[in-house]
Amino acid sequence: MNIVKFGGTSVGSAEGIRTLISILKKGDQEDYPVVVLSAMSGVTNLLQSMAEKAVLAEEYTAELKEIEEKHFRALRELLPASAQNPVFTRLKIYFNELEDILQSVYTLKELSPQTRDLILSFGERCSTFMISHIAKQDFPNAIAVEGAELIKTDSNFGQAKVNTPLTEMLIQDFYAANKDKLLFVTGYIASNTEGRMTTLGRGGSDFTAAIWGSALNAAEIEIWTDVDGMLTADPRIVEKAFSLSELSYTEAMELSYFGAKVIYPPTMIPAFLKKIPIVIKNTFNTAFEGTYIRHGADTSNFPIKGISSIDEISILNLSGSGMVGKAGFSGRLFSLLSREQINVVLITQSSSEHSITFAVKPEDSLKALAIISKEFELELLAKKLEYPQVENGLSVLAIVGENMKHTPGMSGKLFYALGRNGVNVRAIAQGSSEYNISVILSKTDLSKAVNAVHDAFFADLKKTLHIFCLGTGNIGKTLFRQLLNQTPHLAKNNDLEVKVMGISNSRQMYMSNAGFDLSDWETELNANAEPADLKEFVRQMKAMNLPNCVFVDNTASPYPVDFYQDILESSISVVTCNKIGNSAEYSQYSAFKAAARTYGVDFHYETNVGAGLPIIRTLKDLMMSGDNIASIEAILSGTISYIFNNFKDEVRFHEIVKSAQEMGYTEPDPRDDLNGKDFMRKMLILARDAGYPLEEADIKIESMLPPACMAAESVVDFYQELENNSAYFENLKTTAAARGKVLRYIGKLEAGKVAITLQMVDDAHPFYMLSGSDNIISFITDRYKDRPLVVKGPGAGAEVTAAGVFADIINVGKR
Ligand SMILES: NC(=O)c1ccc[n+]([C@@H]2O[C@H](COP(=O)([O-])OP(=O)(O)OC[C@H]3O[C@@H](n4cnc5c(N)ncnc54)[C@H](O)[C@@H]3O)[C@@H](O)[C@H]2O)c1
Ligand SMILES: N[C@@H](CCO)C(=O)O
Ligand code: NA
Repeated sequence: MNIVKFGGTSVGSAEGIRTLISILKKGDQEDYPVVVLSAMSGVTNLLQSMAEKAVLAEEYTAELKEIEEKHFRALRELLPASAQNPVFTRLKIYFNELEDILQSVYTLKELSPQTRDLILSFGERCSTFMISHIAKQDFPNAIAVEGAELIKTDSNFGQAKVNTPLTEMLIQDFYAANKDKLLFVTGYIASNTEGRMTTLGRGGSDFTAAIWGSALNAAEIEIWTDVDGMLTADPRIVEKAFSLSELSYTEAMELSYFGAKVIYPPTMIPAFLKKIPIVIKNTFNTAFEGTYIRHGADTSNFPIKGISSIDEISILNLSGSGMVGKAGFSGRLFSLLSREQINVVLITQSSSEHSITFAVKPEDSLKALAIISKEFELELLAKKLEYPQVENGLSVLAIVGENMKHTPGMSGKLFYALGRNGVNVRAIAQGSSEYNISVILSKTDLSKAVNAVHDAFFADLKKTLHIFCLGTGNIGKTLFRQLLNQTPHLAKNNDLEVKVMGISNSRQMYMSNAGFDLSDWETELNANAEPADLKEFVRQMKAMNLPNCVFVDNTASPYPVDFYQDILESSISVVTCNKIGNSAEYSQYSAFKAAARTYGVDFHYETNVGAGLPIIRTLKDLMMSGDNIASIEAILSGTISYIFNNFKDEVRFHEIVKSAQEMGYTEPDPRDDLNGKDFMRKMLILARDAGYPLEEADIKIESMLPPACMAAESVVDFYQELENNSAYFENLKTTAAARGKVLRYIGKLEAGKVAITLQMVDDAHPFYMLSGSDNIISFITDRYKDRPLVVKGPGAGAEVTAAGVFADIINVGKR
């Protein structure tokens, strides 16, 4: 035999009631369940508000009308006209009775807890009576049970305490006498020994279900609500939160203590004591199989069951020498709070016993302060205690799960996820059961924190990277296309999702709260854009306060670089193909690295050297594994490589430069390639990564251009000068060819010195055989001494560069 309980939303509309009936019809008819019902959604609040208005002699008829209409509407929809009359009449009698009571409250201006409970009882009585009659169409033996008569309590109105032995006996007798009936029982209400109406407090209808379940030794208690059971986190905060299929009573307790409002677990204690499983189902999604709460629940493959949170709490801190070694101090403190009905959410005490911090609801904080000041007046005067401080604007996040007890590293994982996302933890508490680790943090960080922790613990799920991109040129555009094409693969094979949350170019910018649709990011940007403003872009990015953020610089501009430090210090990783940041002053380069290390985020710039070729990574691996770089020889300008590899036959030099630009190999300003600046930057970055604190001035560059080209003041002039100097380039070419050699622009780092020179090399030289936009880099190290470690391949172009940026972004996600 099962107990089936339907909550307010399930009985709150004709649609809900229709579903309820169809759920009952699917059940096993041999053994009718006991159906416990709540008031129609909103009705209890309306009753409450009418009572409060009546006692202030205010008008309440609008609410009364609303309640009547709500019931009548459902009735008209669900019962044929011929059957409606008796039910209307009975409901009308209820409403008249209610009105009489309210009228007395109005006249007497007096609302005792007893009267309040009586007023509140009408919600369940009306819904149960009405629904039992609707059900009669399918279940002729359905009857409405005034459950209040069967649950006996003390006279603590509003929160009555149940006399369990008496109640169980009454229920058992009643059930035995009505075995052939389908019972519809009012939830929430009970009565005292004089037969006066009482109520069972918060979650009262669930409690009714648990009491009946316990009395009748039910096989199962089904709680039908309007959500898919209990979830891993609050779905309003965590989009990826998912329904749990099973959890233990303790886990359900811990999880709902803070967050999940699906059930109120203390009400489940009668079921818990008898080991009766509880299953939470969704009236509005009957396909959902339910969340089971039971003994010996499967401890799933995830180390935690879920994350619960309290949006807003305050903490009080009490410290002073007066507490040290004083047995009973905390007892005195907490019994004081309990006496004053202040619920303490969480406690932490320093091991020196010098201070106690505890959390309370914000509305209780001032009261707590006042009663503590009064209780400990003497200690405060004697300065044995400091005046307690209240801190507001805080939230609690707790991870919950029985598996935690046996799994080391859980708190490490929690704090790593928080730390890496720049979330400052104000206080920590671990339940001694080890089923729960709670942290207090700033309310502004809560959403970010819950998401980051969810990602960390439910690693089998997709992890989301939030990226903010500067530059929609050659590289930026290509990156968006690659991201779009790769989305399904990333989701399937890497459980990773990359969401572009913000885009800016030099003209306009937009932050998309839902993330850009990459198949049409340009339209979204154009339609919503505000004028580009880097400072504002960074401010908005930080204000979104999302977990796992990456700032991506795909510009060739010096301005974004000014923000890297601040961004890294805000616990946001930086990925850049822009070489300006790493090739300006050494102090800045090392400051970026230090910031990334200190704040536990990534700073990736693989594409600074050789585009997508694994050069920075290779060098880093060599260095980290203790190798020592003796020398690096390299061709690192894709543009110049392309030019020399195609400077043949009739083509003229400036024409090839043009085509290199068209191929997307050059810098936005091609002079940066031809004058050696781009190459210099790469060599400087390599030298620094190899451990040499060099500056730009330390690098010797042999120009491959005649002075007039170097002096060109615009790109147009530059092309003109290249053309004017065609003879110079022709001469270079023919001289090399005459000697059986090719032109190569080669950089070399040796003994901490860097030079870039224009050379003619023959086929004995390892750099002779290159084609297209190839780069080549050869490392000679302690380990690669006789034969160098060589990396070679296309070192420029939008596809390979964007792919390198992409890989850097993914590498942030892997951490
Ligand atoms: N082309 C390659 O093969 C290659 C290889 C490695 C690295 N890179 C680097 O890629 C970067 C981009 O090159 P590209 O060819 O895509 O350039 P591009 O000129 O095509 O695009 C640059 C983009 O940056 C934007 N921008 C400029 N200043 C800005 C600012 N202050 N704020 C916001 N946006 C700004 C522009 O509006 C434009 O959208 C350069 O730093 C380049 O060195 C290129
Ligand atoms: N302009 C650069 C792009 C790669 O950094 C080159 O030609 O090598
Ligand atoms: Na690279």
